[in-house]
Amino acid sequence: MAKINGDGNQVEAKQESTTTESGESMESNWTEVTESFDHMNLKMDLLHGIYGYGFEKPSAIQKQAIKPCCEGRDVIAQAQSGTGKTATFSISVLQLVDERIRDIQALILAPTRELAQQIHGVLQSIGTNMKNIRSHVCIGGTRTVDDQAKLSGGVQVVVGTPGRVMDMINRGILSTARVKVFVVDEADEMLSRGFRDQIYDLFKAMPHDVQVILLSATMPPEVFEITTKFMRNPVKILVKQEEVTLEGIKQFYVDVGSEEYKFDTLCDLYEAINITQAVIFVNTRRKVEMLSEQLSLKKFTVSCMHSEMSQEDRNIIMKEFRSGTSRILISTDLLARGIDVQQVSVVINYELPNNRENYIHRIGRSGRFGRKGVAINLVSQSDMRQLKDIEAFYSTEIHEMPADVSQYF
Ligand SMILES: Nc1ncnc2c1ncn2[C@@H]1O[C@H](COP(=O)(O)OP(=O)(O)OP(=O)(O)O)[C@@H](O)[C@H]1O
Repeated sequence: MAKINGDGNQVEAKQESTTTESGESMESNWTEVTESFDHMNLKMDLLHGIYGYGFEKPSAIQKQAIKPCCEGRDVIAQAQSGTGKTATFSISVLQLVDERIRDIQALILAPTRELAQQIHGVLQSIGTNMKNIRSHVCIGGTRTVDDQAKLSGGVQVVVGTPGRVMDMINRGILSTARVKVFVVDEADEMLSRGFRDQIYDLFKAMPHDVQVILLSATMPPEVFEITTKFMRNPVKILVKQEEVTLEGIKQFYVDVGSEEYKFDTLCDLYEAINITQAVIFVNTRRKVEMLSEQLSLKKFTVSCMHSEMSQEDRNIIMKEFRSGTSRILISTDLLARGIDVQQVSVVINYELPNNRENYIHRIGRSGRFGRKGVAINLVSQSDMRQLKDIEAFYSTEIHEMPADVSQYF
């Protein structure tokens, strides 16, 4: 089985050929690597920003993908969770934008408001020395008049969620005429049902020669196939199925027998997980509310998050969790993708996700950039088969949880 380090570097691999149903090759077609940020021909103030942010050397995906992105190539970049895809496209966008021009030149899309806000933060930090670059985060749940004011003030980079961005385009507030790079983070999620039509519409609103960069930790063949519709001879940097899971994330399951015993099992685990930061995933908003109520009744401190909370509340919850003020967060798949809180070392799947991709994304909230991580799946008899499917699909190992699990945190 292949082994992948925390920064995405491969230490042992197996070769397999993969094609989609229509015969599209899902093999990487790019091997060139640039070992240091110094050798990427980056603008000086951008380079200082990267080092100032604390990055010393590029991760595997950064070594491969930044260069073709900066050369204007269309790029599909797949890399394991927490291995630095955000900086890959943020650095590329900052390099590509012409600071003398005060029009929108880069549009970055993400599936959730929280992720868009996080990306915007990274972009601002890395670009801190680029005084002439202005960016704006354009997301739902905020006042459109604020978007209007910001967007008319000479912004060059917009990070946003599809709905609000489309709204701004339709109202003539966000001009796409000079957009040269279109980045879609969590691309497989954005090109699957729910978002696909919006992404198509947004793409149609771009200049015909726009550069497209797609990124994700997962890339199912049926989604990969769609990318051919709007990419021109893309650079493909892809990960084989059996290399998608990170060796630094230990995966366990607890066989609770029947669904009704999950809650007691979680209560037993509470003391152990409370020594670190943890995310507990469930599948519905209702379940988030029920579980947090049940835990509160037992005097356990938890916070919770779902898409029907007000944006103000969502912002407060995220702020508290990022700062470590709150330690255990119950969420739906709203937080499955992209969210980077380095202190999270445990992910609990109270319910298994509805698709295999989100399993990878959920457990990837722990074990960021080479840190240790633990995923604990609470499975009833009827969940067991789905767990075995996931194990086989990713050629990974999910062991029964040992009594001393906290040694892995
Ligand atoms: N070159 C680097 N050196 C040190 N740390 C880095 C480097 N690149 C990224 N990181 C850190 O690694 C962490 C994970 O990065 P990031 O959030 O970009 O991962 P990702 O690949 O987008 O993951 P996901 O698939 O979960 O979205 C971040 O905290 C980031 O600051």
